Formats: sequence, structure tokens, C-alpha cells
Amino acid sequence: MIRVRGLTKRYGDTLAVDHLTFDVNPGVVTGFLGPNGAGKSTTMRMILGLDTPTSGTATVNGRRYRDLSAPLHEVGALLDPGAAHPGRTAHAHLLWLARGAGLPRRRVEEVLDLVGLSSVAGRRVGGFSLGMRQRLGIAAALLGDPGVLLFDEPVNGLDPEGILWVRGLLGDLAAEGRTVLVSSHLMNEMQATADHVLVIGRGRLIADMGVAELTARGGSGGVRVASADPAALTAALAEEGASVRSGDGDALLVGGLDAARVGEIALHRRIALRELTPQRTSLEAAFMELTAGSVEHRSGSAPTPEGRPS
Ligand SMILES: Nc1ncnc2c1ncn2[C@@H]1O[C@H](COP(=O)(O)OP(=O)(O)OP(=O)(O)O)[C@@H](O)[C@H]1O
Repeated sequence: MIRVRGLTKRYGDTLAVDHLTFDVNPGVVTGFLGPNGAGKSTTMRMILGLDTPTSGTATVNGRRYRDLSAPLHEVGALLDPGAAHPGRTAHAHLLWLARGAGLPRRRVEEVLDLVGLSSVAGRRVGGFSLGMRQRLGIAAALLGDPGVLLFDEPVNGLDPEGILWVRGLLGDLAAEGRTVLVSSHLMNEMQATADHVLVIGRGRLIADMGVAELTARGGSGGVRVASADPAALTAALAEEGASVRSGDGDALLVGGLDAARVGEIALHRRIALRELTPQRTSLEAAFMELTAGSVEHRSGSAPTPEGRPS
């Protein structure tokens, strides 16, 4: 597991990471969520011993990274997909890493197969697309078969099939009992990928909770309903105390009643429905709600829906 206590990093006037305290537990995918510049990469770099904390500690399996005796076997990471030498082939790059860690050549072929790069293993990395580089970075992270894995924005540059593949892989790694921490600034991506989320803003921890709980915080997303007689349906729903807005086409967006109640009211008034859909609240909406309620966060600029500071 990963344990972070009072972790702080200051770069000159910038407080990149501000007294973070959290645990990342095995067996679940933990999303590390926050807008650009929130401090995710800096935190991951400190967990990996690539940056020294100004104060506080980060440990992997109870020890600081630099005190691990066989780091590649304990923790793997995808940080910068551009890290491989462009003149090397994918196979040579991984073999170089494997030799450094005393791993057998066979393991290189295994991870190339795992990430779907076997057929291009002999090609130079310089000619790889961003998606292929991401896969190569993931292969490198998996080389030592570590129990703890950190992925910084692993779906960057991947096509939809690649994104699904990464989600499946992360889920499989967690199901094997590994500790998986994956960062993203895309709220809805985390909703599809993570079981648990750590939300940070301006270096501070804003939330540490299950995805389901965070989504529920966004409140009900209402109900979308369409019928041949929207005017009559609007009147009937309004009588029951619902708030009703027009959606696209004949659709109505109903707040204050659940889908079952909307269906009952329509049946009672003999209004045939063409559509009745509970609207899921997105993690993004919950994130906005959460950060809007954070006094510390509001003192600066609030994140926009794209997750960038406005
Ligand atoms: N080496 C550095 N020197 C100075 N400032 C830095 C350095 N690394 C990060 N920062 C600053 O620390 C803050 C946090 O950056 P960090 O890269 O950790 O955020 P992030 O959440 O990973 O964002 P992104 O998704 O954009 O990578 C930013 O304000 C950034 O400019």
C-alpha cells in the first residue's frame, strides 16, 4: 500500500503540494483526480523518490522509495511516456530496464505481449505514436511484476479502444490484489475507471471517498421524460410539485421526483411515454459541487468543467 502523511512540496513561492495525508489501499483502483496544476504529478514523483518533500512522508509498503531493496519488484510507474530513447527499439528499451533490475529476457516478451506491442517490438520508439508510447510505458511499469502501480494520466493519447483496454487492465491489476493509483484531470474518465477517488485542488486534499459516494454528492440528476403531449405532462408533473424544464425535442427534464413516480403520474393521466430515463449525475458535477463548497479552494480561481483553472 501507499501511505502519505503531511506531504508538502514548495517550489519557491508555489505550494505545489500542501499537507496531503491519505492511504492508497490494495485491491481497488484509486483515482487521483484534480485539475491541471493541482499537484498530482508532484505527489507521484515524491512517492517514487524522484522529488524530495519539503516536509512530510510518502511510503510504499511501509518504506520510503529510496529504502526499498528491489524497487522495480515493489513499485512500477508510468510517469512520462516520452522517457524512452527514440533511437532504441521497444524491445531494446525494455531489455535495458530488465537487465538493470536483474530480470530475465523472457519477462520483456511477456510484458510486450500484455500491452499489445509484440508485433512492433523491433521498431524504434522514435516512430511510435503517443498511444504506443503509453503502452510501452505501461509495459515498463509492469516489468518487475510489482504489487504497487502508479499511472500518471495513462489514457492520454489513446484511442477509444486503447482507453477501454487501459480501464480493463487497471481493473485486472487491482483484482489481483495490487495497489493501483491512477491520475487524471478528466472527472468522467475516473467515474468509469476508479472505485475510490482522492480529489485534490491547489495541492490540498478535497475528498477521499468511494466513487459511488462522490457521485451521490452531486444530488439527483433528475429524470428525462418524453411523451406525445408534453404540455399535459408538464401540468400533471407540476401539480405534483416537480420542477419541469424543456429538453431537446419533446423531452422534459424533471426535478424533484424519481423516475418511478413520473411513470405513475403519466399512467394515472393516461399519457403515453416514449422515454423515461433517470439522469445519472456525473462525477464532474459532484466535483464542481465539492470544490465550490471548499472555502480554501474558492479563495482562488474555481475549476471549469474541463478541469482547468479559469
Ligand atoms: N519542478 C518544478 N518547479 C517549479 N514549479 C513546479 C515544478 N513542478 C511542478 N511545479 C508547480 O507545482 C504545481 C503542481 O504541479 P503538478 O505538475 O504536480 O500538477 P498536476 O496536478 O500533475 O497537473 P498536470 O495534470 O498539469 O500535470 C504547479 O503549479 C506547477 O507549476
